[in-house]
Amino acid sequence: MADSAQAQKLVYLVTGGCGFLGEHVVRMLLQREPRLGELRVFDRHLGPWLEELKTGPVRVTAIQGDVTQAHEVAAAVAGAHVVIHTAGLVDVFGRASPETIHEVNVQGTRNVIEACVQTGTRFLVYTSSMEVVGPNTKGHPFYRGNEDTPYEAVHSHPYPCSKALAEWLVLEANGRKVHGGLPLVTCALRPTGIYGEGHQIMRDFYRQGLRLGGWLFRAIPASVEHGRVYVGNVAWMHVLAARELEQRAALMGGQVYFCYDGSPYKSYEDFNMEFLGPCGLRLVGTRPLLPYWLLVFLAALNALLQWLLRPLVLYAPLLNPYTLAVANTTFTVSTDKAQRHFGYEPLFSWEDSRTRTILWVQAATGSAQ
Ligand SMILES: NC(=O)C1=CN([C@@H]2O[C@H](COP(=O)(O)OP(=O)(O)OC[C@H]3O[C@@H](n4cnc5c(N)ncnc54)[C@H](O)[C@@H]3O)[C@@H](O)[C@H]2O)C=CC1
Ligand SMILES: C[C@H](CCCC(C)(C)O)[C@H]1CC[C@H]2[C@@H]3[C@H](O)CC4=CC(=O)CC[C@]4(C)[C@H]3CC[C@]12C
Repeated sequence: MADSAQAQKLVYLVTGGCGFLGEHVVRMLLQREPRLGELRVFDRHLGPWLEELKTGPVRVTAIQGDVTQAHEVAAAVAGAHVVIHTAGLVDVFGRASPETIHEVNVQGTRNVIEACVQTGTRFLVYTSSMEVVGPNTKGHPFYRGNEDTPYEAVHSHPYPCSKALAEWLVLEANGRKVHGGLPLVTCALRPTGIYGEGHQIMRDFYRQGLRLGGWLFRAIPASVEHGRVYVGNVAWMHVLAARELEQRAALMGGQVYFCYDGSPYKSYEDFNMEFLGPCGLRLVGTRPLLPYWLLVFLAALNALLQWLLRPLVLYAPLLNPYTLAVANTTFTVSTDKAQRHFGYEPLFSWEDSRTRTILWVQAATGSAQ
């Protein structure tokens, strides 16, 4: 094989490249992918930060476009060697309609696959989600599970339904002949709850805590563990997977990988306190302050209010029956599949991930106060 100096320069396309995860993938590619010749960043909303990247040695092309528009996707994909498809509508709060979620997450993914097939792009990495597996509607725990752990995946919410269908499309497309006759190679990465710089829900919790005089109130038992992964490590896993797909096509093609790192297993709230604590917030209570039945009632009330108010105003609080079920069900992964298949090791230690996130919360909210 040619050494890296002689190696062919590659064109990468990142859909959703201006989102929380997408921005980290874009920056990671620029820092850590030596074969990168051109980086196309495709998003419905382009971030101003892209401008600063255009002065670097790699050509960065910003493309404003919509994954639901097949012709826009095809134009962006044409000539790309690798597509990292992170664009998606992440909505578990009822802000968007189920139809819109389906359109973006499923039809958008279909458009990406068809564009690869039509234009001859062979390598596709899809950002799936742990939500494809669970937690399920029955609240069954998934404790330190891996990609082969049996689990009854039952979905009713539009977001996990759409991610599951999109993931299936991506995996099923593995091996399809693309323009030119060579096979498409695909894989899907399933992050657990991502945290890190740019995590909007973390910022929302911080602001809520400030409004309440520096206090947050425990709603979920500390014993319920929730899988979390640092955004830098998720980005790194995408970069590695994309890099290795060609050489390890037979092994990786059509495979799913949980996205994991060394972040500790904790409840959603206790985990957030790892960052919000050093920013001055306190979590009140060693046990939930409200009985669970009352939370269920409030979540149902929120859902009802959302439905009643929809013609007048968008009411989309954090607490609804779905988010309560997710937050209240243990779902943690323990796997080494990505390590075995393509040599993934977390790039950032837990200490590093924690420090970076704390600094971001402090900076982001300092300017917002
Ligand atoms: N945030 C999390 O904890 C997790 C996220 N994921 C997945 O990771 C991916 C990225 O999620 P986040 O960065 O958290 O979300 P995000 O909302 O910050 O980023 C998504 C990006 O996709 C873009 N986008 C949305 N609709 C589009 C469309 N029609 N056409 C083109 N671009 C469009 C948005 O403008 C945004 O920049 C998603 O596919 C999501 O399902 C998976 C597991 C966990
Ligand atoms: C917002 C939830 C926490 C609020 C609980 C309350 C109201 C009792 O305090 C979040 C708890 C778990 C989160 C989800 C989880 O991390 C998995 C996800 C994966 C994705 O692919 C998208 C995001 C999310 C669904 C994430 C969303 C917020 C939570 C429901």
